[in-house]
Amino acid sequence: MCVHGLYTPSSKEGQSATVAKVADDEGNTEVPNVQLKEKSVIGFDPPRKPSARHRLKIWISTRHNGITGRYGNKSAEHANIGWPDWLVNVAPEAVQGWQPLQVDSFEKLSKIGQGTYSSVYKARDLRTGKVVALKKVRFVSTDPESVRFMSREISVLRKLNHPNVIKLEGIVTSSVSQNLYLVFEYMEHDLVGLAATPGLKFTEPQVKCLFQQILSGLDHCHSNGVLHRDMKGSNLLIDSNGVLKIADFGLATFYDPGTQQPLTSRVATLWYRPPELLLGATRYSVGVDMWSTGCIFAELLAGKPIMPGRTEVEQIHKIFKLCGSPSEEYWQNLEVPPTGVIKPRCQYKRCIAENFKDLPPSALGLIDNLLALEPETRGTAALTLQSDFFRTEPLACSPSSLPKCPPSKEYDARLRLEEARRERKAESVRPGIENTRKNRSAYGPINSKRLAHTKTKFKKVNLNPEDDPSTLATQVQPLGFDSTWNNKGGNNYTDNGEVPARKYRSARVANSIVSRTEGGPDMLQPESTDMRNGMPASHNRSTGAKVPMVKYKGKKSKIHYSGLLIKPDGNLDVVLREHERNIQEAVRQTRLDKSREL
Ligand SMILES: Nc1ncnc2c1ncn2[C@@H]1O[C@H](COP(=O)(O)OP(=O)(O)OP(=O)(O)O)[C@@H](O)[C@H]1O
Repeated sequence: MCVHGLYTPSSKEGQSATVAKVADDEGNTEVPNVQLKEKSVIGFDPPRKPSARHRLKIWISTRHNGITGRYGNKSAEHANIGWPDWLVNVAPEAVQGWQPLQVDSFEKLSKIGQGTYSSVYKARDLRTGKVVALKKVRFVSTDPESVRFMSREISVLRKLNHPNVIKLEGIVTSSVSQNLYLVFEYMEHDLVGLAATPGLKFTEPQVKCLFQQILSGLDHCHSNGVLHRDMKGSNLLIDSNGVLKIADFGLATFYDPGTQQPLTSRVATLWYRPPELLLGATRYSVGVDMWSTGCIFAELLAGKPIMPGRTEVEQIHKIFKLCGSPSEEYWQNLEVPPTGVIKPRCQYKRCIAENFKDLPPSALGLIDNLLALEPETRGTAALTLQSDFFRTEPLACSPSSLPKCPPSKEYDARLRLEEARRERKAESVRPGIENTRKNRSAYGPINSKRLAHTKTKFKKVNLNPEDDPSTLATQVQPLGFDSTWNNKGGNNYTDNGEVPARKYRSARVANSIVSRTEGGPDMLQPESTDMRNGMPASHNRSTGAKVPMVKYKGKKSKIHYSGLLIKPDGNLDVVLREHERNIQEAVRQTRLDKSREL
């Protein structure tokens, strides 16, 4: 009998270890009649301090049933089954019962995704030949909060097991590694990429098929006490058989509907964030995912995002414009007092029916339900699956009859846009060609989408005239976090007390805040900090910014440098450096022109 425990060369005799696995002499891991308790005690034979070079026999006995496991002449170093200390010391439960996979048993094929906290690669498992996705997660291994945050994704994924939820197949790391890769089944598409396929428009049966799968996966999450909190098209992956799986549980959390523990409101990507989170709620439930799902559903039918706000202020304004201004009762029931809330000056009428008048009534009814301002009236995933929409002809098609397209990801679309941008830029540096607004608009929705993940360091934010923040009462203050907010006893909570809100904000959320702050919507935001790596947000994420237009006129050529373009993937420092270079180049060009004239 051997007992694999999560102990390391630095383990001391008499210490407790978490037992990961028991195997009999043939290596069978299912050993009958063995019930291991979580902790067991480490001992060495002969008793002494373990050293990496010393050959020691190690024994482990569980405290409760005294089962012992012996390793023949193995060193303590080998006895460690390979998890790094920074992981097992902080979150042993995340890897309990698993063994790490070796990085050299995978061959990286190509990069297929870039998230806020990760890079995703297509790879081949050399042992099985199977193509998988390797998600390299970004975190700081020396920062326990960062490790704990990252390992929550693993714990959540391991709890879930459903055809419409992405399956975590393993973890690649080693006892000496600072990196960690999550191994997933490989999925060809994500919903954003698929929907952007030229010429593709989903039919009603196809929308039903996709939406049914989303709801089934979500129902599984919710009934297992998991809130996803970042439902959006790029987190819905689709394989070559049309099977959709909910992915990216980086912001997910366990929740208990009975206790309603306080959770952070800094979750969900801006366009899909429900009003209660924008208004700072910390006690929420499945309603947050139902709202996001409603936005995705309407987007599938409308063919474009329905509320693409660029700032939290703009987002809540768009919500009220579509869903109607909240009642007085709504404001009164808010967790956070109304003084901390932006109220629209004018009363908006709910206009979902007019906005989506071309949709079938059963779809309209669903959107109306899911986009209810009151979270309790949005229903559940299970209830929504029972709705008329799925029972009305035409019925959902089967996943296998979804359109067959070449692999498509939001990442691919972004690469294509970037390529186009590079080409345009090459064009525009030629004298006489202006870098115009028209050029800029080519970033289209991707650019705006990245903005949903970004924050700006700059003061002014140009909103659409129709979304002018001056139409919002400014008696109020921020939505979400900032220093005053927290000082007022507002949204200071963290998930399960794990992550201090000020220190480890969700980047996806922190970054989305552009204009909300102490002095009203136009002030600077404090630098946000990345939840997983503890660095300022702008260090490793895309940062969108606009600065005033700078014009440099030479006599012969007229060059306009139109301030910073909002870059889909640029980090602010890079953007600023590039901008600086452009200015210097323009100055140099002007001097050159002048000297030629003399
Ligand atoms: N199993 C998979 N198969 C294929 N592609 C995947 C897989 N998992 C993730 N991807 C791709 O990588 C992208 C980023 O992955 P993921 O969303 O999990 O990372 P993230 O860092 O949490 O991202 P984000 O900041 O966008 O939420 C996805 O949008 C998807 O295109």
